[in-house]
Amino acid sequence: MSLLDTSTSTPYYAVAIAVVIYRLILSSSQARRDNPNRLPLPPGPKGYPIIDNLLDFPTVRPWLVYDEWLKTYGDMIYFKVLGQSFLILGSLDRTYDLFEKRSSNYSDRPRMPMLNELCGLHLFYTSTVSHRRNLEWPMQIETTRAFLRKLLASPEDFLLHVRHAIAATLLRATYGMAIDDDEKAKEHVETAEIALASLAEAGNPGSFLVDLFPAMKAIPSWVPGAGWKKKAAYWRTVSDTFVQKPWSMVIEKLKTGTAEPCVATAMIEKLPEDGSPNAAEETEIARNACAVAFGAGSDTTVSTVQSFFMAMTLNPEVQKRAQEELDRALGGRLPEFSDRPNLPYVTAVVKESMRWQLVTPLGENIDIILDVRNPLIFRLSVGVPHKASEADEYDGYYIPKDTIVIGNSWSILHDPTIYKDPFNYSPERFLKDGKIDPAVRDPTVAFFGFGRRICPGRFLSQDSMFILISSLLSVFDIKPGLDNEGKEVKINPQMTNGLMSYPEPFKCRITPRSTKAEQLIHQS
Ligand code: HEM
Repeated sequence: MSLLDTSTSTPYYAVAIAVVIYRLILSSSQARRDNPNRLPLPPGPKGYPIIDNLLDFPTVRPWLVYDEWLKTYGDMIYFKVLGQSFLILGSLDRTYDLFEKRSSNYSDRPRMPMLNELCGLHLFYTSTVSHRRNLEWPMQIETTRAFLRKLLASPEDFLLHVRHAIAATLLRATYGMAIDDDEKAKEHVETAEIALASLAEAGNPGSFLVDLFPAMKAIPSWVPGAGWKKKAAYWRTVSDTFVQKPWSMVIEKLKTGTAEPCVATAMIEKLPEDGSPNAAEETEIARNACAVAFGAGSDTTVSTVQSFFMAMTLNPEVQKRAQEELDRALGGRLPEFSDRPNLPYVTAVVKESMRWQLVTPLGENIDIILDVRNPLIFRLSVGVPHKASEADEYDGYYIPKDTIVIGNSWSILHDPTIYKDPFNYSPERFLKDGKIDPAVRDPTVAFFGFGRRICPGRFLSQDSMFILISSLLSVFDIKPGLDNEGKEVKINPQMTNGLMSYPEPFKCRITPRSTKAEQLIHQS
């Protein structure tokens, strides 16, 4: 056990309390300096001295608790936990005001030295990858057809097949790798899994004292108790491999003229000449941007497709309407991207699958883990939130520097004044006279985050969802699974707690719609 690795140490309490008191003094002197007009803080629950709102901080599905608080305090709430300020924005107007109009101040991320500087996982925070609207990569059709064939062979493994299809799409889009016949692609997926697991641990502020005292970075790893430095060194090796290997492979393939056109080749072609002033930095950014696509894009898209499966088991009439539309528009073939304008109902199913149960309900997530046996053991875990770079005055309120600012996407997409009966799964809400109604709020206004930090993979993942969902419904029926007596199980649409939210495990039955559908899959 080490004093320095707070994830395991007991003397940590003393250090943690000292840090909290230090931050308290610092923040009150900063507030005096930064708030000359003595503006009040935005409304929110009152806290206690030193611990602030630690006891109120929601640990289970926090987006629902914030939604309740927002009903009490208005569309913006402010609170503090152990000196750290949080501002939750509960309406589109608020997110627009801060993340768009004042984006230069509200687009920062927390420093997190353990994650970013020691483990080199800063790639998750430096993304410039931007997938153009409706790029409609031909490989998405290929990976989807392969997915249908796998589903036909072993429908009970549907979740595994969804994961595989999304990973295949991301690897092809980014590095031109084919997951099924490329050993390197399989290796990359394994490395990515370790890198993502280390991200979860290293990115947990409060787990490592170096996040509170960045100067500790200089402690050599041979110092007793500095086991966390060895951990960081191992994670750095993994993240280097994760970032470097596939990138080098693309460069080699470009030299031999065998590279598939992909995001990496497009970026490499635009890099400045070797030796020019920005060459090293631009190369690092491009390399990181490619690596981040896999990390940020896989689980998020998988969870949304899972929500779609859950919605289909619960809403057979929606499934039937979508299938009727597909049968009419396609006349017995599988869908292509060019069919999208003729498939408004399916397009509405994709939108409603995003809105109904959100994979990232807080756009970016915060989470406190409290050990009930000893309430002093806590971890404050922050996903990828926005941070106020400087103190600000907004709508008559003072917002302290370094406040973590979070758009509650869940509230924005479950606002009953915008979406009638927001808990119902109803694609019809997006339609008028058989067409997508542009007057209805599109879930993408909040589903993919906000402002300068908005998800750069949003177009690619919407394309993936459209082609997967339309292909699935054209050839398969999705029904609830059966219990031991052969009766359909009752599915409770519940999402998991945590940084990313998934549908709770549920049983579902996937069967080909007809022998003709089966033939279509075989021929595809
Ligand atoms: C259903 C699928 C997806 C959802 C729900 C989703 C959601 C999000 C959200 C909420 C953020 C934070 C935005 C903010 O801070 O305001 C984000 C960031 C990000 N996403 Fe996605 N995402 C998805 C798919 C993807 C895909 C497919 C890729 C890559 C190909 C991707 C790459 C990224 C990157 C690189 C960031 C960090 C952006 C930054 O820090 O500037 N995401 N995503």
